[in-house]
Amino acid sequence: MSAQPLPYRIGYGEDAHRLAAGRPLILGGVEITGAERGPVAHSDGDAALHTLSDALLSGLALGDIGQYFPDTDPKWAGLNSADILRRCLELVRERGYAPANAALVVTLDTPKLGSKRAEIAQRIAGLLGLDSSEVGVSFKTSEGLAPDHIQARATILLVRL
Ligand SMILES: Nc1ccn([C@@H]2O[C@H](COP(=O)(O)O)[C@@H](O)[C@H]2O)c(=O)n1
Ligand SMILES: C[C@@]1(CO)OP(=O)(O)OP(=O)(O)OC[C@H]1O
Repeated sequence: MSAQPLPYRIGYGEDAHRLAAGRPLILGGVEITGAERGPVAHSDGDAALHTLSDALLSGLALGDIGQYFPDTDPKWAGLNSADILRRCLELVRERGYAPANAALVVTLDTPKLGSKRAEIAQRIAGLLGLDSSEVGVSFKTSEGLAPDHIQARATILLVRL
């Protein structure tokens, strides 16, 4: 006998990329102009959107984005990470769930990102079909422990429609 569908499900995601000169820094679909380094990645390297995409999938035990967009497939080179998020959201909605709120933490030593918080929250909210008041965006430094990496973590609450 199958279990009764839960009214709520929590999803959690993480991502990390090495930083290198000559790569754009894109976070939540927003390009951080003037950044000296950006993530080394097969796609556009948007760690915030990868993390949120994995959180969507994990909430419904649907695996992770590497299964849907393998980094060994040249088809996904330079992929716009908003397309990854849209596909993950579609998989969630097909199963009768939708995001209720999201909480994202980005760990990056430089540059400072506080001035971009509202724009990033707004962009993510638009992609997830939420109001920006339902998208928490926190920034942390690694206190010099991981100066050559960007890391992101996110939770998303999914509600059954
Ligand atoms: N890339 C970053 C990292 C952090 N911030 C802001 O700095 C404050 C202190 O961060 P700690 O990691 O030292 O606790 C905090 O208010 C962050 O929002 C930032 O803007 N950009
Ligand atoms: C997005 C994918 C695919 O382009 O590659 P990357 O941009 O390297 O990013 P990662 O966070 O390692 O996630 C999964 C990959 O399959």
